[in-house]
Amino acid sequence: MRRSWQGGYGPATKRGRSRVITFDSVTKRYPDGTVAVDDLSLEAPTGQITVFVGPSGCGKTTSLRMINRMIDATEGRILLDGVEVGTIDPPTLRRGIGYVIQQAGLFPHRKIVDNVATVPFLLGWDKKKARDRAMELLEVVGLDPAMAGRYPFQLSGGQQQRVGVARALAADPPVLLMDEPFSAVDPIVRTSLQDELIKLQSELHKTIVFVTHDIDEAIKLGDRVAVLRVGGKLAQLADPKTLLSEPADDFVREFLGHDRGIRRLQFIGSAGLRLRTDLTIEHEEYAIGSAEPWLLVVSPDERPVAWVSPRRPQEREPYGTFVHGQDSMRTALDAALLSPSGCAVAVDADGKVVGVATREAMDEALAEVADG
Ligand SMILES: Nc1ncnc2c1ncn2[C@@H]1O[C@H](COP(=O)(O)OP(=O)(O)OP(=O)(O)O)[C@@H](O)[C@H]1O
Repeated sequence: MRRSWQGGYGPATKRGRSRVITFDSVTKRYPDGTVAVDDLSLEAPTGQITVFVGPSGCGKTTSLRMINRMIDATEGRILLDGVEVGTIDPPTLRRGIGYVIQQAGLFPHRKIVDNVATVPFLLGWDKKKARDRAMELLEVVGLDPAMAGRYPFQLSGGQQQRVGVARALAADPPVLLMDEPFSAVDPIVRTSLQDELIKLQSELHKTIVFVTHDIDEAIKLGDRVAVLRVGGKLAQLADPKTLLSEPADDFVREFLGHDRGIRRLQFIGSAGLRLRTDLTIEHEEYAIGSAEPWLLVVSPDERPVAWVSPRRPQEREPYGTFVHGQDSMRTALDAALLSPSGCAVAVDADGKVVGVATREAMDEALAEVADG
């Protein structure tokens, strides 16, 4: 029996209405002969973020747009939950697929609330219901509801991107396609938009295909990362940890960049770091005469205060913390580098000191990472 595509209004399942997307030997050849995508086969699993990453011109956007039929494949098939997209008429197909692009692509003459309510309006929802939904979504993406009455030009780039995400979510589509959605904003805003996408996804479990040329963004956001090379060939498909530790070939290795080793640390937990508990003191004067090069002053409620050295106990030096067992080795290493002591302060989830990871402990752990 042939299954039918029910767009954004299919029956809810336990996991919501996410869909699996399958590329089955897909090729796109433009009329001028350019092969943008070459025999691409992969799966974007239900409820996960699959990232397409690669250098300019490697066919990322073309691949993405073939999913919602803004571009049709020349050969091969793309399936949504087993239904070939070529058999679904584009408006029906797109009802179940949210689409977010760079610089948001908002309608300049529509207020923010009406931009977000665009799809519900098109679907024939009554105005009040569509606007109520839009107001709800503005909150979901972290925008002040007071922005609802503004026009896009009255918003910052980052705020416009949030509106773009809210608009894509308006009809609660099971699939979201995101084409370089955060690349036009500054790095700080970009980081917060990425963090919010991760948070949103942990609640919504959409099937997301995300295009970027930024490998750090790919590694941060992707459950799976597809690295494409120019000519539209898949170079590697792997989870970020595997990608960093086992790049398939020189192209992928080079694309991952020289700090691949450091980035790998973000997937390695800090639970195995050996901690010392004998390096904390309640007052800097207790440092005098100690044989240790550095001691950590801790407040009565067990919070870190400062590093002191027995040679200059009056000089309080900065410290860096990591949550032991919860943060990654990368965060622990960063914490160590923030301080002249070279040691990282391990705290629990409440911020109380549980011990200190010395340089030796850090060396041991890093040696294990290098071996493994
Ligand atoms: N309409 C078109 N006609 C001919 N060639 C095209 C067309 N659109 C894209 N291409 C070519 O197809 C290839 C893939 O383009 P695509 O936009 O998918 O790449 P991309 O990886 O998204 O690039 P970027 O990161 O620069 O956006 C490129 O060589 C591009 O020049």
